[in-house]
Amino acid sequence: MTELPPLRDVIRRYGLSASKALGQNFLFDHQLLARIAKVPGSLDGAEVFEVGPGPGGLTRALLEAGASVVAVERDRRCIPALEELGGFFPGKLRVIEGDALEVDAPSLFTGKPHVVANLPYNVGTALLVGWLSAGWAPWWASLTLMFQKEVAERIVAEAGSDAYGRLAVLAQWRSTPRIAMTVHRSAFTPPPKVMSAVVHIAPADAPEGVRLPVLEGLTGAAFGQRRKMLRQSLKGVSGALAAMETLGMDTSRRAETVSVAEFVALARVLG
Ligand SMILES: C[S@@+](CC[C@H](N)C(=O)[O-])C[C@H]1O[C@@H](n2cnc3c(N)ncnc32)[C@H](O)[C@@H]1O
Repeated sequence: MTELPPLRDVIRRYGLSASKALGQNFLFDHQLLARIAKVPGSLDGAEVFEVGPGPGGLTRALLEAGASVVAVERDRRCIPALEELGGFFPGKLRVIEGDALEVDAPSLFTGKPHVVANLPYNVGTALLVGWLSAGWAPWWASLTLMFQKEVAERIVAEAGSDAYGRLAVLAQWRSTPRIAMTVHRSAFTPPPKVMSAVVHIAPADAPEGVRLPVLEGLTGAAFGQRRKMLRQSLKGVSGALAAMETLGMDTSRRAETVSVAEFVALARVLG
């Protein structure tokens, strides 16, 4: 196999100047990219769904780790560069030009892929919420996603912290998220304004007898007025205050003191 051209050459040859509108902040550091590709565990022989490959820095690292990659990229300019990369890993890279928010990802795989993405944070959050809200067990084996550090902290937050809210409960009621690494803003070209972090999410068993719309009704109301006592904020959720009494929970508590397990228990009582 001839050697892969340096990424900066690829960018230059294909004219891939970073587009602000598409939230493009590229990673070039080979070691850093290899570390991100290790977050899901060994990828040797594994299927990976990569969202937003851009010029393909992370894609290379995933392929070098032995994965078969299906990559969805919205920016048409990147497609020829990704196809060139595919030539170095015959049969291992499928590139799809499209919007990841519209692609039917499960249909692209025979097994359960690991999902890996360095995306603009708003797209990443929308995809994450969709992937966590869909039927369970999920179609993916794990999620490894780059976020603004502040968003990553909201995903892994524990009760009692300022970052704790709806996103933490949604992420934690049936999966286990952790911050795998933080990434300094200077690692990106161009550097974004804020620091980033890679979150790893492993699916867990869904608690029995709990429906997501019920859980979300509770967290939406509770965190919608997070400084208010639950006896006030949950007034509009039918049966919620009676459920708190059944569980012996003090209704003068505030949303941020209620653990994920307690929200789950409340949702179970509500049925
Ligand atoms: C932050 S850049 C990261 C690029 C590359 N993965 C890297 O790490 O250097 C985000 C990439 O996601 C792409 N993108 C943005 N929105 C997208 C969407 N809705 N669907 C697919 N790709 C998208 C952008 O064009 C860009 O290439």
